[in-house]
Amino acid sequence: MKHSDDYSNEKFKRRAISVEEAQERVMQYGKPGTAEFVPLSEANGRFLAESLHAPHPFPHFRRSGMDGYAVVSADTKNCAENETVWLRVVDEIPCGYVSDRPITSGLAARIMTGAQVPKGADAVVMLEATRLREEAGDVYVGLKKKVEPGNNVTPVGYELEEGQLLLEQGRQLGAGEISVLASFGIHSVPVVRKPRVAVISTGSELLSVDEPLQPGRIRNSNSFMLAVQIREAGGEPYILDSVQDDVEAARRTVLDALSGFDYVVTSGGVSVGDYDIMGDLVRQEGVDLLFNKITMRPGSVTTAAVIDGGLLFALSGNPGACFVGCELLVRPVIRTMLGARQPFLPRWEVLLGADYHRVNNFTRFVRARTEIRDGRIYAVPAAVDESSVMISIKDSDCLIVIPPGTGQLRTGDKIEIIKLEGGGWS
Ligand SMILES: Nc1nc2c(c(=O)[nH]1)N[C@H]1C(S)=C(S)[C@@H](COP(=O)(O)OP(=O)(O)OC[C@H]3O[C@@H](n4cnc5c(N)ncnc54)[C@H](O)[C@@H]3O)O[C@H]1N2
Ligand code: MOO
Repeated sequence: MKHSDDYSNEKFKRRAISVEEAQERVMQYGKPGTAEFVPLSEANGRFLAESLHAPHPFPHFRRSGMDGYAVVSADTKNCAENETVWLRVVDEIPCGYVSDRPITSGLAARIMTGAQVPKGADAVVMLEATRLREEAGDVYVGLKKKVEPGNNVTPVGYELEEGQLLLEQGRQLGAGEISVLASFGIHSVPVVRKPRVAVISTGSELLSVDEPLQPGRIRNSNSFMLAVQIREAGGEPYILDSVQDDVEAARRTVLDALSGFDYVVTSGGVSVGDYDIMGDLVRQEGVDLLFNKITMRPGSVTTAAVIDGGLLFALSGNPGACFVGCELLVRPVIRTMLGARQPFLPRWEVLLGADYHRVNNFTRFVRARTEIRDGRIYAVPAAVDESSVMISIKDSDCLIVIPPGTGQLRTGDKIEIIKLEGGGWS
């Protein structure tokens, strides 16, 4: 059995820094990632590695917006309810077909929505506003309404001119962006390589998820939770085998992981207990400790260190603290590496959905759920939100930020939340 009876021990002397300072320190290691090309079908959710410009105007031909007749608008100037103008129909233009019959005064061409408007025509009259007549083998279209030049014709470059910025570097690719890339034939997309992040849980009490329960032991949930958070942030998580409470074994595993991955995230063993091996590890020689205490709850013992040039996040083992530590510190580093324009989760000002009494001298990040009442956004704190509680993470879509020293808060008070992404809240 290990004893730690020296209470002047280094592990108790921790200098707490603010969350912002901690973020700043770790984000220095969020170096820009390298580029790789992926097929368009796999580009969803990825971050663009370079700005892209339009290789051609869009649309690149004058496009009909209606099924109807392409005409010379000046021909319709005398149209009226009792004055039908008749034009001879000289062609029929489906989508994808280019007519070689220019439209001059007195002529018209039947045209479909999305087809190229023929030369000479400067407007399209919708089908419903026309009627037909046949005479001596020719078809004539009758118009009663005047149309203006450009009616129902989308000009070349209406959406984008050639050379205009399509999408800027750092943009995350969703449905709209993918549609842009497809329209411009960008089938191989330059994206930032996903940061590879090793996830290691520490603790001799941990069982793997497929093991039956044993007295005093719990299943490792943090590794799976962290892997999802890392993936949602844009990284590629790798769950490594958990390590026992043995500082040398942990050191070997962490060093090994730091050499093969962009970042290493551990959970557990950062407090002051006799078996808090990560706390011991970061005090060893050759380790550049960035911090081992943050003025926040949960996760005050959250630690980060640089070893052999690699960044280690040693998060608390308590699931609530582990979750918050990952969102506040790991996520912005991943997003910085991806070149995301906004590495931090958005902060909203909303109203408090229930009274909140816990006062603290550290900034508190309270798990909560947003809801709309009378058209206004409220955040309702989770009934149980202790750091050790796992079950309420799933019901939270935001973290209420409670600054240090805040007194009792009442329902309806203005508060700030950090809006989380992902999860099954929708
Ligand atoms: N004397 C003190 N005790 C504690 C302090 C302190 O300042 N002085 N700080 C408390 C705070 S605050 C926190 S937070 C925890 C941090 O503990 P550790 O990060 O060292 O985590 P562990 O002790 O390893 O585990 C805590 C808790 O979480 C469970 N756990 C650990 N790993 C996992 C996992 N992968 N999946 C699910 N659950 C996990 C573990 O079994 C423990 O129950 O320390 C307080 N104590
Ligand atoms: O660091 Mo602990 O999570 O504050 O309870």
